[in-house]
Amino acid sequence: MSIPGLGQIAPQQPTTSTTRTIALRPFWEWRFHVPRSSSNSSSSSSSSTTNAAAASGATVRLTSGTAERDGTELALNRAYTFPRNTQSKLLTYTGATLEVTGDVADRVAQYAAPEDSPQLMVLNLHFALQELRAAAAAASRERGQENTHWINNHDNNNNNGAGPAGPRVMVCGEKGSGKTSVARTLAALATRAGGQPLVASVDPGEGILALPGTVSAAVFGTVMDVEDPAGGFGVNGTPSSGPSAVPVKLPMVYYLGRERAEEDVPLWRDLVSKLGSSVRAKFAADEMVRETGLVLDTPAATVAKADMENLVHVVAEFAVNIVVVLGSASLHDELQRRLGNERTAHGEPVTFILLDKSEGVAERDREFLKFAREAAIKEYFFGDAKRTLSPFTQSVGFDDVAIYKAPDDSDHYGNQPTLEAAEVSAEMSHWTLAVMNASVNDPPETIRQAPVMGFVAIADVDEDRRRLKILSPVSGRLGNRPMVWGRWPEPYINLLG
Ligand SMILES: Nc1ncnc2c1ncn2[C@@H]1O[C@H](COP(=O)(O)OP(=O)(O)OP(=O)(O)O)[C@@H](O)[C@H]1O
Repeated sequence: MSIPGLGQIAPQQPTTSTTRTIALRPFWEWRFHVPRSSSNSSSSSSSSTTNAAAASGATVRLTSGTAERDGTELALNRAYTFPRNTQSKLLTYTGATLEVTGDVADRVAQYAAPEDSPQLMVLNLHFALQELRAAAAAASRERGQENTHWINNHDNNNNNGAGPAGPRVMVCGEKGSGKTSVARTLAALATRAGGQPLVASVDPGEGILALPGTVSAAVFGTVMDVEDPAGGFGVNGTPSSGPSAVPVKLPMVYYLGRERAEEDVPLWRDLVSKLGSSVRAKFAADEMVRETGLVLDTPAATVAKADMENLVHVVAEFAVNIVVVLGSASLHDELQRRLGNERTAHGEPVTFILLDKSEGVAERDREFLKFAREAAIKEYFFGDAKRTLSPFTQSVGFDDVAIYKAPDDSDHYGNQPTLEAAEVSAEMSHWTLAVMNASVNDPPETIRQAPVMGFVAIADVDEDRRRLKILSPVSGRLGNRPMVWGRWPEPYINLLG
C-alpha cells in the first residue's frame, strides 16, 4: 500500500524543449501545473510544436490506453493544449501513455492498488448515484403523469408538481479540499452515462460558466472542454458570438458582486434561494434533468456557526439529500448533527458521506486566482486561443444608462442596504458590470435579485463630455436594462489597452 505523498515519481521541473513519454498504470494520476509565465523563455526549441506549446502552455497527447480530466475523457492521439495557469490532473482507470511537450511542472502519483486512490471513492459514489437516478426514472415511469398522489403528499412547493427527482448532491469541505474537482467529476461521469445533471455553484469566488462574483447553475448534457483552465466550468462553455469547441451550455446566473458569501450574507442567501427556485423550475420542465439530479459546489466551510448556517440554508433551498464532505470528519459530524433528523421537501432523509481529500489538490495562491479571474474576463469578451470573439464598443451618454452600485457595506444579519443609483465617474473605468434581466423602472431590490443577462466592461469614462465607452459581447441597446456595479472582482486590466 502506498502512503500518500510517497510512491510518487519525483517532480519534473518545467521544461520547454523536450517531448516526454509518461506511462501510467491503472489509477495513477499525472498531476501537472502549467506556470503563469514561461520559466525558460530563452531556451531554443527544436520543433514548431514545441515552440507553440512553450508559448501557449503545455501539449499532451494520449497515445495509448484511456485517460480523463475530472471525468471527461481524452480522445486518443489528439493534441490537447493546456493554457498557462492550469493546475490539474489526468487520471487513468485502465493504464495510459501520455506524450507531454511544453512548459509544465509535473509529477506522477502512483498507487499500488485502486483502493489506495481517493478517486475510487468518487467512482463508487458515482455508481451509487447512478442507482438513485435509475430508481427515480423507474418511479417516474410507474407513477405516470396522471398520478397526483405522490405530488400531493411529498412535493409541497418544491418540485413544481413534477415527478420524482434524482439525487441532489452537495459537495462541501474546507478550503482547497478538492470540492470543485469532485463536483466536476461527478457531473462529467453523469453526463458520460447519458444523464443531464444540473450543476450549480453557490461559491461566488468561482462562477460556473459565469464570471466570478456570481452564483450559477446549468444543465450539463454534453461533454466539457478538457483544455479549459477551469476544466469545463469556464466562461468558454457558454453561448457567444463565436464558434465553440464543445456544445455550449446555458447558465442561470445571479450576481453577488463580492468574493465571499460572508461579505453580504443576506443577499447571498436571497440569491441562493433564487437559484434554488430556478433549479426547481428546470426540474419541473425537464424530466431527464430531474431524474439525473443536481451536483452542487459550495464555498469553503469550517464548523464555524456562520458557515454551518449557510450550508444548512443551501441544503434547504436545493432540497439536498446527499451531503458529501471532503476530508473533514468534524465538518461531516457537525453537518450530520444539524441535519441528521431533517427530511427534504420530498420527504427523504439526508445522507452524509465522508470522502478522503486527495493529497494532489493544488494550493492556489492569490496570484494564481487573480490571473484566473483576469483570464476569465478577457476570455468572456475576446475568446481564447481556439476562438476569437469580437466584442462591441458603444459610446453612450451618462444619462442614457442606468447603473446601480452595490452598497458599501452590508449589515450581515440585520438591515439590508440595497442598490443605489450610481453617479457615473472615472472610478468605474475598467470595471465589469452585470446587465440584469430587469427593467430600469423596477425597484432596486428587484434589480438586485434579477437574473444576469450578461456582462459589460467600462472601457473609458470621459467626464468632460459625459460619455462612457462600454464593451459588450453582443450588440444591442444598453440603456433599457439596469446594470450593477459590484465590489468584486476588481478591475485589474484595461481590456482595450
Ligand atoms: N489530484 C489532483 N492532482 C492535481 N491537481 C488537483 C488534484 N485535485 C485537484 N487539483 C487541482 O487543485 C486545485 C484546487 O482544487 P479544487 O478547485 O477542486 O479545490 P476546492 O476545494 O474547490 O478549492 P477552493 O476551496 O479554493 O474553492 C484546482 O486547480 C484543481 O484542478
